[in-house]
Amino acid sequence: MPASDEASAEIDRLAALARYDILHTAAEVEFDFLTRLAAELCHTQYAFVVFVDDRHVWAKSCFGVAEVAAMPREQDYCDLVVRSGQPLLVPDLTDDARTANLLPTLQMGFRSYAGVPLISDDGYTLGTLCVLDRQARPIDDTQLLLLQALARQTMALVELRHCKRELEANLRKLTLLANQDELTGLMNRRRLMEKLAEECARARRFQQPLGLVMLDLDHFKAVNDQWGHGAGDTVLLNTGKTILQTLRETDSAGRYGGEEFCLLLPATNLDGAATVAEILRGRLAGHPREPGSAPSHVTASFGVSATEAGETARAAVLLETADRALYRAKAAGRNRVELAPSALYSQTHPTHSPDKHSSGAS
Ligand SMILES: Nc1nc2c(ncn2[C@@H]2O[C@H](COP(=O)(O)OP(=O)(O)OP(=O)(O)O)[C@@H](O)[C@H]2O)c(=O)[nH]1
Repeated sequence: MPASDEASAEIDRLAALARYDILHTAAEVEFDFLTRLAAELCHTQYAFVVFVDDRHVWAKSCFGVAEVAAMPREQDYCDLVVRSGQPLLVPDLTDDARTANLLPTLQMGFRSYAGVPLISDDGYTLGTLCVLDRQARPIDDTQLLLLQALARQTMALVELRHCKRELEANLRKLTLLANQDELTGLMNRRRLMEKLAEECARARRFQQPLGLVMLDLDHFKAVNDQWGHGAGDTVLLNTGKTILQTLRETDSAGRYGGEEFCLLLPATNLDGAATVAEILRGRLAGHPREPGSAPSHVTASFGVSATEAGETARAAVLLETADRALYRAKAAGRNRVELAPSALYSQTHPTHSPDKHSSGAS
């Protein structure tokens, strides 16, 4: 093969090896079974599964020794197997012409070597399954055949491991997609509803209050109409960021609808939730619009509901009462916070007037 072809074949081989992401990974018992089996079959003291990168030979599994340091490629017999893609049998290293170049193997006390290539599905030799001994030891045809079968099993394991890791990564991505609003990174409505049910159950179990804040951006349609959908998206994105900067670690937030958001505030009663809403309202309103340029933020109207400690938290009640309060905030001029005690809250606090807690501009 011309040198340039050889170089490009090696680049492809290294890329194939990198795809498996197996170098420098910890020992895995499944590989150790295979090296043990190889040593037993060939009656050798040592067996290794190794992978060969551009400079080193890395052992993934060792039998007969706890671990071996990475060997420089050019000093290792495995490199010859990787280069040729063929088995290499050296029954007596002291009687081998190449040993002069591969002295370290001999210096480590090894006397015999038999290595077979580990070939990927797409035909790249990534490493070897090899057996070594401190005595001169020939490998017969049957042993060679079985060693090659074990090498195929080793590669099947490598492929399986690779598929499993890819599946796990995809599952993580899918779970994120299923739970996250793509634009803001907050929970999407589906996950928000799930989380609300979880928080209600927790509040009931631990007899804690639970606050819920619903907010809807004001005159958001005008941003889209005047500045385009991209500008509208930026406002939504910035709203999400401001929400996250405002909330405690134990709070959570989701996008409930187009320009509507919902905050879940565990262990927070109505007054506490109203305080959070008021802080957020002020932050969203605190971005004066530069004349002639698209807004980075717009104001929002807020509806707040909560169940107090010891009350039975119900998702539907919290949502409905917050929504009604939000409607009142819109009707009263926007950029304001309205409280709507839940049905249960008003039963236990019959004299409470939501309007006392109204706040905001306009
Ligand atoms: N840019 C952008 N706009 C969205 C998105 N989802 C919903 N919208 C827009 O949000 C706007 C909501 O308009 P309206 O329901 O009239 O509400 P508003 O203009 O905020 O008016 P008030 O709520 O009464 O203050 C509509 O123009 C929707 O197209 C989105 O993901 N990106």
